[in-house]
Order: sequence, then structure tokens, then C-alpha cells
Amino acid sequence: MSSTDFVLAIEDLTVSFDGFKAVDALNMYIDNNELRVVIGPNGAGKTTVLDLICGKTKSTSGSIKFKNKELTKLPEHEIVRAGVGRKFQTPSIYENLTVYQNLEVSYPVGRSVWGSLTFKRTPEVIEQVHKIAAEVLLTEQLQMEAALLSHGQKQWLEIGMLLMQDPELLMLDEPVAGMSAKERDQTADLLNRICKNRSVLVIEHDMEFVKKIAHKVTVLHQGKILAEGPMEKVQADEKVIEVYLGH
Ligand SMILES: Nc1ncnc2c1ncn2[C@@H]1O[C@H](COP(=O)(O)OP(=O)(O)OP(=O)(O)O)[C@@H](O)[C@H]1O
Repeated sequence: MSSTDFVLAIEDLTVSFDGFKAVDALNMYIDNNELRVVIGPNGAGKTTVLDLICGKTKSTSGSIKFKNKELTKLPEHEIVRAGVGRKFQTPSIYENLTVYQNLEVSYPVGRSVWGSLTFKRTPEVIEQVHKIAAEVLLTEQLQMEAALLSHGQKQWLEIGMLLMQDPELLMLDEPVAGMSAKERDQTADLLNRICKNRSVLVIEHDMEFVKKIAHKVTVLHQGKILAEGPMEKVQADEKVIEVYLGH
């Protein structure tokens, strides 16, 4: 089978909304420890691809294999449990809890109703909270209420909350939207670090940022792949310039 070596293998994936194919016979393969960026014009189907992978939207046809496990028929929570983490554009942190508490409640055992009732602050949890806080540059803010963080820090906290579950595939939708230039650079470093232990799939419009992080870029247009490869190759592609980069 073609999918064996890939963390994620998407084959012939289609979703129609009332006859409109938002994703149209898509094939996409992501390697271990690869950082892939998906770009493309508004309405190209980028967010829909993430929705399909995390099970928020069900496909019309086709296959999504994560470590050779078919995801298309699984409910969202089982996809999370299989090792797929997804961050949406708007952060979903608990504003009135501290950074520490936000990370702590994201530890896998705290996620189910049963788990949260029996939750204990074990040495493993404490160690994991400190490790992840350092990774997302929030060690100094551990005792701060999340509401008081900057916009960029809130985004990092949410990435940290996903990392608490140690996903093998992390998906991020426009992670640097609204960030300052410095925060964008720090986020690029952060993503370059975290992809050493997992695969990362990012949707982004900021080309300067994409250049700093992408191993490969996939350009989507009308639910199909217009171009794919290293940033330099994609950037020089006439079709890509015409439908996206030239605007
Ligand atoms: N649940 C849905 N029902 C009907 N149409 C949908 C649904 N979800 C997405 N679409 C349509 O599918 C197309 C692709 O949308 P999608 O949000 O995936 O694009 P995108 O590439 O992420 O765009 P953007 O850069 O603006 O976020 C759009 O035309 C959108 O209106």
C-alpha cells in the first residue's frame, strides 16, 4: 500500500456541500516530522481539509489514513485520542484560569468527565506542565491569569494545551494572524522546534512566515492541488502567481 510510510495519507478525498465540491479528489501525503504549510486563495478549501482530518466535517468519499488507521469513519474524540491535535483560529483557552491550570487541565487524563473527577496533580503532570510552558515561552507567566496574556501569548498557550496531549500530528489554522513581527518570529522558532517530535500541518497566508517554517508547501485552489513542493519552487510557479501570490 502506498500509505505505509506516511503519518498522514489523504487519497481521493472529496466533500460536497449541496453539490459544490469544497475539496475535490485531493491526494496529500505528510511525512514524519514534516512541517507542511497549505496556502491558497480564500475559499480554496484549506480549512475544510483540516475539518475533514479532525472529523468535524465528514467526507463524501475518499480516505484519510493516520499512521495507517482510517479516520474518515471515526468520531472527533477518537481522532484526538489517535494523536491528532487541532488549533482553531480563535483561541479556546480558559481566560479565568492561570496558564498553569490551562496546561494542567489539558493533560489527557483530565479530558474525560471521569478523568477530571479523579484528576490528581501527579509528578508527571507537574513535569509535563513545566516542560510545555518552556516550549511555548510561557514559563514566566505560569501563575498569570490567561486573560492577562497578550494575543500572541494566548495563541502559544493554546498550542501548549495541544502539546500536553503529545499529538503526533498537530494542525494549526493561521497561527500568526494578529501577531506582532517579533511574535511571528518567535512562533516560527517554536514550530521549527516542535516539528522535531511530530508532524505539523499549518494553514497560513503570511508568506514571510511560511518561508521560515515550511518544509513543503501545498497550494490549494478550488478544492484541488495547484502546486506542491519547496517554497522556492511553488513561489516561481506561474499558476500560483496567477491565482494567489500575484494578488
Ligand atoms: N459546512 C459548509 N457548508 C457549505 N459550504 C461550506 C461549508 N464549509 C465550507 N464551505 C464552503 O467551502 C469552500 C471552502 O471553504 P474553506 O473555509 O475551506 O476555504 P479556505 O481555503 O479555508 O478559505 P479562507 O482562506 O477564507 O479561510 C467555501 O466556498 C465555503 O463557503
